[in-house]
Amino acid sequence: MMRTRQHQWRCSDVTFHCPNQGLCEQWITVINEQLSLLTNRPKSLLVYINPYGGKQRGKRIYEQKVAPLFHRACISADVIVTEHANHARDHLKTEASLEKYDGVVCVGGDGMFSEILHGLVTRVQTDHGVDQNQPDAELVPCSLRIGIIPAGSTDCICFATVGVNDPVTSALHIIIGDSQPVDVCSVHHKDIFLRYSVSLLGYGFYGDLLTDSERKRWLGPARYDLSGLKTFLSHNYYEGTISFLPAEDAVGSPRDKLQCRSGCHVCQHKLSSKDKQWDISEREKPDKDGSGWNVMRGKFIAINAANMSCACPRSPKGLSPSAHLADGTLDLILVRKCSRLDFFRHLLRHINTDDQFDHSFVEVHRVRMFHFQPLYQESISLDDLNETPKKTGCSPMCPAPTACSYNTIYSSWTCDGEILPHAAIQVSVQCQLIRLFARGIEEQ
Ligand SMILES: CCCCCCCCCCCCC/C=C/[C@@H](O)[C@H](COP(=O)(O)O)NC(=O)CCCCCCCCCCCCCCC
Ligand SMILES: Nc1ncnc2c1ncn2[C@@H]1O[C@H](COP(=O)(O)OP(=O)(O)O)[C@@H](O)[C@H]1O
Ligand SMILES: [Ca+2]
Repeated sequence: MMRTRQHQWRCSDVTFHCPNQGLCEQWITVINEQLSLLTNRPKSLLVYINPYGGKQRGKRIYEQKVAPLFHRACISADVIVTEHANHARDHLKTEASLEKYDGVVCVGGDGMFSEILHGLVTRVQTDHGVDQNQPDAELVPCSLRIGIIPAGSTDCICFATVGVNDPVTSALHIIIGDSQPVDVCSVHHKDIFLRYSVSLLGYGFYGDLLTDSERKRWLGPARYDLSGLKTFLSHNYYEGTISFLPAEDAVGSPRDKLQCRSGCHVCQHKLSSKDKQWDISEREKPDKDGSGWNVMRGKFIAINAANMSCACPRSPKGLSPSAHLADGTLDLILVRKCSRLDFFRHLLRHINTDDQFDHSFVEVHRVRMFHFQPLYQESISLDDLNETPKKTGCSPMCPAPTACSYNTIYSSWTCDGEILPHAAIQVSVQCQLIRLFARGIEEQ
């Protein structure tokens, strides 16, 4: 293995010259013995390929770039090409014989990763009798590591944990058995489990952008740019109340320059003090009068909860450049109502070196839990939604019935690129619930 440019790895050959055949065979035996002692390396993998992710190249990428490397590394792989959405999730949840494998690999984008995440985490909780509907349940970590071969549209989870979206690099991280713990957020609505998230939970701008982009799937990855422009031009804001529990005991803060890198001290500190932290979070459970909780009501263009930097090729520093992969916190970014020009300036700072939090209308908090409640009760059932909202669909609090269409008073949450069915949600971070075949981004 050798490093090339920008976090990208390639295979390299090393040739040993040997004076005689006997010695050569001895070398081979010893090398194989030493390799078999490396217990971190997976020997057997379960691979799911989404043939329709990104530019629909998942199958080819796996067959041409990844399978030959697994073969050379003596890794056996059972491959499932998915036939429909949720195929991988449901297979993992109930059918897959997980005891046969050292890891699960997903070939696709963030949506496909999300399927694997839900399948695995749900399977482990079911096996251990943990009720996922309980927002304060202590979830059982997954022992199987997950590998991501990027073949999607954004591939933010791969980019933010490896530093590059490159199938060969990801395959090499899997082969050498790297391990990167990652926090997982659990999302509930009124004590009913909705979803898990590892990258972005976004309401307002990113929720609207994603909702619109789903109608343009045929465009491939370019759908996000078109929907981004459209959402930017519509310039909506949404009213609601956001309550959050600040991570006061956390080592870092969102505006320090301590970026999460391989062997991150902030995340390691979290690891060594994990038991202590559990006590603290026990004490700080929402005790209804809200001690320790901050409550803010306002008009927001965007509410973004970043559990990791959300770096991706579109924004190499990401939504929250100093967010950590495994510190048990997420960065809550509130963008209040502002002019189009100001919001554009803020967006632009995701792709240049200026600080995107240095605006009067933007604030950022490092938190362990948060709740969101839209201003108007969600009296309109999602099933009833149609183009012309019925009069009865308006809550009595709604100021002007004409303005009371679902589309303008509510946004939706995007959760790692999937739309949530409710706007009122409760979120809490589950520290280091999963591990990836990665090592974090290496310092250059
Ligand atoms: C002026 C340029 C502003 C660029 C701002 C870029 C910010 C990008 C932050 C992206 C965070 C991504 C977080 C991860 C999301 C993914 O999980 C999720 C699913 O991925 P999958 O399709 O692989 O399954 N992907 C997404 O939600 C897509 C996010 C795409 C963001 C594109 C933003 C484009 C904004 C364009 C604004 C245009 C303003 C133009 C004014 C003239
Ligand atoms: N065989 C399939 N047919 C249709 N949809 C699928 C299939 N396999 C997975 N999916 C779904 O496709 C969606 C997008 O997948 P993803 O790999 O994230 O690509 P992209 O990055 O382009 O969005 C996910 O929601 C996933 O559940
Ligand atoms: Ca985190």
